[in-house]
Amino acid sequence: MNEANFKKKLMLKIQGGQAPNGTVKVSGAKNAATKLMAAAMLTSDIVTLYNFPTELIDVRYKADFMSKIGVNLSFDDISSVVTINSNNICIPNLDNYEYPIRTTYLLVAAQLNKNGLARIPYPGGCRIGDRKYDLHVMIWEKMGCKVSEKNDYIEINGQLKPAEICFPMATIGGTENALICAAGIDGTTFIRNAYVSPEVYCLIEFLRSIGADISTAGNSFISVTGCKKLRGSSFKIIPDRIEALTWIIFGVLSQGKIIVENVPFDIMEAPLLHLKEAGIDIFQNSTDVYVNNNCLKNKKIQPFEIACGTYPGVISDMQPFYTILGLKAHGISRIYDYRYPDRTSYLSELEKFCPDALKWESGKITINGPSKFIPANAVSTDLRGSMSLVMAALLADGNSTIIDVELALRGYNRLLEKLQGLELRCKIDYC
Ligand SMILES: CC(=O)N[C@H]1[C@@H](OP(=O)(O)OP(=O)(O)OC[C@H]2O[C@@H](n3ccc(=O)[nH]c3=O)[C@H](O)[C@@H]2O)O[C@H](CO)[C@@H](O)[C@@H]1O
Ligand SMILES: C=C(OP(=O)(O)O)C(=O)O
Repeated sequence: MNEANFKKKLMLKIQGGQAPNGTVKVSGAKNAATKLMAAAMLTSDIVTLYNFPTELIDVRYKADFMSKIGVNLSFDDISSVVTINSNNICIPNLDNYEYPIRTTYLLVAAQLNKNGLARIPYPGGCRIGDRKYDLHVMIWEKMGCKVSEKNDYIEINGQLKPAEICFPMATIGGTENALICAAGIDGTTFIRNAYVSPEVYCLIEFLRSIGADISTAGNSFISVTGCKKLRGSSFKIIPDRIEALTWIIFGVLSQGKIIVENVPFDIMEAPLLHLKEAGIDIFQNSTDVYVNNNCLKNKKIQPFEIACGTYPGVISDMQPFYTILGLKAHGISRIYDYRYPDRTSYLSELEKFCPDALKWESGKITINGPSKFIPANAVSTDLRGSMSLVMAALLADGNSTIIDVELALRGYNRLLEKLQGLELRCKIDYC
């Protein structure tokens, strides 16, 4: 992606109803990659990250902020590699602190270690319901720092010290922030009621590779013995389980022929089991899935009930794709989202493609399938919701437009190129 373009509003024009044909390779996980960028700032040595989704809009925003505070990042889009050199971190003094990404809080630890002062944009991210940051403030304060909430940014002062941190709820961002704060200082920090998702585990493995001593007991206790002087590393990002699920479901619904490469089966057991229960048989080897019209037993998708919660179950980020699946199932499906009950704004846009098929209230979506999609012009509300609109448009016979598709590009690396590689007719324009 052109450097100047990642902040622009985009629309995707789609001529739907075409059967996809080809191979799509799942990229490195957004929710791991963007965290490792921040963790790389803990060392002054060079960090090289492979299988890195270099063109994600969230990556470009985070890189933009990092480079403004003296970090040198060099992206190789062709090889999916980023090289990060953080030996020159300075105190931010920006005119504009508007960064629409969630994990700005992970940029604090390295700034504090270097300068005793950190400034970060307020955490943004998808509008999917209540997303507080009080637990991040708790971490910094427990570790001995002072937090001031200014007009445009959050300022943190002091030197991080080892502490005992206990979370009142399962939080991915909180666990990651505590890990990164603890890894770059001498001494041992204990994290209780942590949430070790696959992407958090990827962060733990990375922090170990740069020299932190981290042990976990079960899914919820972590002990981190950090070190002021961490080393460089070459490290591979795990594939994106949400992207993998997106392509598999799209392949089944579109009745095309798709090979999905780089599927992380080991971290997708429950999501794939639900597809099986809906009557979908996927053909797989150890890394790839082949989806064609023989995947549907009895040629029909069975209606289903799913509850979205924490790993290893189906996570909330996958919820919109089960909604699309339910729209093609023969009967009534129900989806409960316990994690983000108000992740429902995209539904009023999605129903433009399938009038009268959806009902929802906080935490519950009821889907009356099967629905024949009609073309529509829809506006993206959030990352996964935007991708579900793209899928609906591809499945509808005729011309559709998805406005603000840059939201999907926050988490789907090289989306246009991948769609065109599947022989699908679409093009991106500026809004
Ligand atoms: C970049 C990234 O990895 N994003 C993922 C991460 O978001 P994120 O890390 O923001 O989500 P958390 O796991 O922290 O949030 C879980 C719950 O904890 C609450 N909470 C969180 C922090 C806090 O300081 N106070 C507080 O009350 C949130 O409002 C939410 O209700 O996990 C979510 C599921 O867990 C996913 O949907 C997001 O895709
Ligand atoms: C909600 C998501 O991301 P973020 O937390 O970055 O907004 C997501 O990846 O679906």
